[in-house]
Amino acid sequence: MTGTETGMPGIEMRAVSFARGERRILDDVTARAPAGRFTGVIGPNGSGKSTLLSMVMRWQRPDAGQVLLGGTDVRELGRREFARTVAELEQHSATVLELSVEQIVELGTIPHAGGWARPLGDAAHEAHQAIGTLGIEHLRHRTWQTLSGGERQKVQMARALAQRPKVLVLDEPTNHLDVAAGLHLLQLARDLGLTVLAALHDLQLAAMYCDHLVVLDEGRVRAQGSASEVLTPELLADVYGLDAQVLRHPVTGGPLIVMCGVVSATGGEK
Ligand SMILES: Nc1ncnc2c1ncn2[C@@H]1O[C@H](COP(=O)(O)OP(=O)(O)OP(=O)(O)O)[C@@H](O)[C@H]1O
Repeated sequence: MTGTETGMPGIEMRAVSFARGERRILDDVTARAPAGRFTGVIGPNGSGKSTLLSMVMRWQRPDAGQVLLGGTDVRELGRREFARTVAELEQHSATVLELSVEQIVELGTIPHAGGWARPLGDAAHEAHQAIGTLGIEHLRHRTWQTLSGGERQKVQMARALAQRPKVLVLDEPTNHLDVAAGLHLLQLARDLGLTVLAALHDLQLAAMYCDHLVVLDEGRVRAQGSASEVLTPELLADVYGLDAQVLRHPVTGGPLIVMCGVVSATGGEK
């Protein structure tokens, strides 16, 4: 696996297809997440976003095509190398174990644990730092089962950061989070300078934080490029069935999406 000038590996999906029974879930998807940048995958419910992320995470294997990380097929990377490189925030994470927040975050350091180069004692330090970054010190001794949805999301993000990854794969990372917490998490993910690949539902957040967007619709790539290139009223109508205007954001200069309603309840004309 090779990095780039940023030291972070980029992600490339080459003609990835995946089907279950008669259903084509991903159809010849060619897309990229540039090294050291924040890439958003957007698209309606069921368009294939989580499935695409699961190919990057090696939870599922494409029927055809390849997913490359820094130019190497993800399936060729050793387990430890992969775990040291890529951290994930899942859409529905759960644990049945009675672990404290501190212990869960420490689990993130496992891929780096042991050996002379990095004694185990560092785990507590890494976890402490990640907990501080997410502002969840007050939850340190709580168990997973007692946490709210948003608190769990922050704990999982802290665990991912404790892993010290080069690549972050985030499946609906703002799920359960209040507006400010959602903004904080995306800002944090962007400011880390890692390669970030995130499935997002909130189009305005995608417009604000993503350097690059990939639009999926029924398992196919409908558009990719910068938020300004991709988020046009025509695309929003066609892919989401949205009646929306796209203005210039007075502060960021990027797209400001003004929702006016839906043009159809089932999406645009296909
Ligand atoms: N193992 C499976 N067997 C059959 N169908 C599946 C399987 N996994 C996913 N699907 C279907 O594939 C489609 C894409 O699912 P996926 O979860 O990737 O979509 P998504 O874009 O992440 O959706 P959402 O926004 O609702 O989370 C859905 O219609 C889903 O029902």
